[in-house]
Amino acid sequence: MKLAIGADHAGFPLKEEIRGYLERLEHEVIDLGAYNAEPSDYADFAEAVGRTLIAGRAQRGILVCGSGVGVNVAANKMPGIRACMCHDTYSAHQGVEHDDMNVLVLGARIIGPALAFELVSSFLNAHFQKHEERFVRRLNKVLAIEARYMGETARH
Ligand SMILES: O=C[C@H](O)[C@H](O)[C@H](O)COP(=O)(O)O
Repeated sequence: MKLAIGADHAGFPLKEEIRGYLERLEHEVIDLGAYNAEPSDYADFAEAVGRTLIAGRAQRGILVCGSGVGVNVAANKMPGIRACMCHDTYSAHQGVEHDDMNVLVLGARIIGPALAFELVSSFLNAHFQKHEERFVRRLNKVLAIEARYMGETARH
């Protein structure tokens, strides 16, 4: 599978471990940084991964920051991106099967490489169950919300 991966400085060490894991499994990996642990901003990497999926250059993405929250929030601002932080294997595959999640988000300050590899494996081996009418109906409602509120913003 063609995969886009990205992380800020806090996610960098785990992203490196994940890249190695994916390459051992012979996936095609587009590594969008960070390329070192110098302080950086999670939004830049979330956007880079999202842009790569939107352009069709990768089928799925993996994003890592310290908690997972920042990249999760940022990636979901982009149309067509369905990113979710999953630190349990059930959500990592069910999120794809039921919700067509296309970006797996991990928190490098929360989990270690062994669990991360299991989560990535669950995510990559799962497929959206498009023959299930209820999942398609719900996804279409999500896409309709995205289209309805494009360009608007919540006030504090
Ligand atoms: O949600 C945000 C992420 O967890 C960041 O990785 C985190 O805020 C980075 O923290 P710091 O700049 O203190 O290393």
